[in-house]
Amino acid sequence: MLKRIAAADATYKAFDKRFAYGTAGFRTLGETLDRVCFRAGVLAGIRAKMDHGLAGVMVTASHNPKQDNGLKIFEKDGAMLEGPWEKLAESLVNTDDLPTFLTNLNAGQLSFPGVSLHTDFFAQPQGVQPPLVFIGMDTRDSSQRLIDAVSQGITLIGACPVNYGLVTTPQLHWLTQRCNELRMAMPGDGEVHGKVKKEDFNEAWARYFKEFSDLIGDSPKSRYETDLLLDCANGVGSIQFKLNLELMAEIFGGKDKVPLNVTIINDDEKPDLLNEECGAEYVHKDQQLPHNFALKGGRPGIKCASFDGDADRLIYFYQRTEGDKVPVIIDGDKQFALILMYIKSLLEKLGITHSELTHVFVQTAYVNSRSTKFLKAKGINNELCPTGVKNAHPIVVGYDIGANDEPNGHGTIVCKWDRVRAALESKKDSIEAKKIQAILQLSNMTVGDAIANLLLIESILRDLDMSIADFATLYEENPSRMFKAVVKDRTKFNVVWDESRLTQPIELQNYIDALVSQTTEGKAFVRPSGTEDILRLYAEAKTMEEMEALAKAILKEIDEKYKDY
Ligand SMILES: CC(=O)N[C@H]1[C@@H](OP(=O)(O)O)O[C@H](CO)[C@@H](O)[C@@H]1O
Repeated sequence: MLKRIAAADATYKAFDKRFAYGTAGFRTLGETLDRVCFRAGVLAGIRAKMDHGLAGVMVTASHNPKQDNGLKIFEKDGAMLEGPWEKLAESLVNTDDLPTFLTNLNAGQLSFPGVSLHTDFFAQPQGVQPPLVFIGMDTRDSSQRLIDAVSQGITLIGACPVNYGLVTTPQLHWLTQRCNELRMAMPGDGEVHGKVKKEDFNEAWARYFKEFSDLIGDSPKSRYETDLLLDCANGVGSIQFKLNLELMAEIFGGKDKVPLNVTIINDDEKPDLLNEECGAEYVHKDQQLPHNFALKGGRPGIKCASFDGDADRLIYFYQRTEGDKVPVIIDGDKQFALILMYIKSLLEKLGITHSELTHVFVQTAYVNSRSTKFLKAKGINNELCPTGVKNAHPIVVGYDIGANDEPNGHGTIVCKWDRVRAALESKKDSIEAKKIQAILQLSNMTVGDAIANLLLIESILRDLDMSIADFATLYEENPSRMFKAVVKDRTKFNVVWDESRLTQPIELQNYIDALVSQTTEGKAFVRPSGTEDILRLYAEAKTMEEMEALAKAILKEIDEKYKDY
């Protein structure tokens, strides 16, 4: 086995830089990732060969430009790869000598705190259920080549790749945990994974949407808009969401019976067009209407949304008046504020207090100050964590109902079903209890999911009879924006745990502090990106002019004094 792994590894081009397991796995130019993917396949196979028996690998660079690619490894329950395993993955991928690394690792001469390798991973697996790695990819040019490399690594270490081809990232997370659930329920069945079809995801969400819809009933709405213009970033989201729409039409008994009428734009799967002037990242960060907006009926007042390239982000927006280039954006924070307010008000109607069913909303330093104020006023328990879903997860699971999000449209809500059911038990026949369960069911609890979140939010908007404009005015944000700064070595910029301040270079932090103190409702911070070779600057102020001046001054300072730091 080792010889075959060594021989295959040698066929991939060696690299002279170190790859980091960043905010969302390995991510960089697609053409440089072949060996990384092969080795990550070996690692995922080892993960699956431990007692868990199952892991997942998604080849995607999400919202990044088309020439990038990347991969994320995840656990059998669909959660992000455990922190200690990330360290092992990083060392394994970057080693100069893979055979020696693997030999020492297997013999226990090389160890990683928190990683327990109690099974000989060169041995043939025992037991009925084979070690599996669920794999999938987005529509990038390099994805097929890279997934082949992943697959080879998994196979050579003696695990089995189960290739789902073109799927959204959240879909693959969900399919992996679905298989895990089935394998636990049927331990004697070695073929159970064959029962997990990628359409199971689309069917489940079509059904969950219908179930919630039945609870709302079909009384006429005066403000809710059934029409939605959806920008799919020319990515894999359009392939999967179209299937959802077909299944919804079937379940509702006709397209005209579905209380949501979606028109899709930017659904060209050509890799060249992926995320090009469209998609959630473009709309949110560039604050622009997506390409083709006007092509299929985009006009002022029309409710719109954007997925990103692998459909794990969702941004809502609309054009306020004719000719506006800058859309009114409803970011992740506002989407989840709505969801939590909705659930909280149902709980209040049932008289269930925070101590009976705890909740939390975990956000990042990128949250707009007005959002924080709003949540406080509404009594929503709020915490901050570093960027990246993997950092929010450990906090969220400490509560009975926990949401986490990022303004860019990543977000999910999870719950402890046993605690929720116990709290609702004596009221389970009430409409409120039913709605709480139906709304939680609509959440993809494995990871933030644009398709699931869209169906969930549409359900709430309809139940509350809210228009897109009502949604946008839940609270009013301060003008804010994210900027990029290129520096020689971003790893020299260190931040505090929640990333809201630099610890090094402290002089730059002092400079930012001084500027912020002179700005009305000012907020600004700099942190190194975990997915791109840049620094990110966030700036916010009461007026657009002040926000722009604040950002400009900080960018100038970085350019003049810290570019070569
Ligand atoms: C400010 C911002 O949008 N950062 C993004 C970006 O991370 P960075 O570490 O900032 O590059 O990519 C992550 C993965 O997709 C996403 O989780 C995160 O929100």
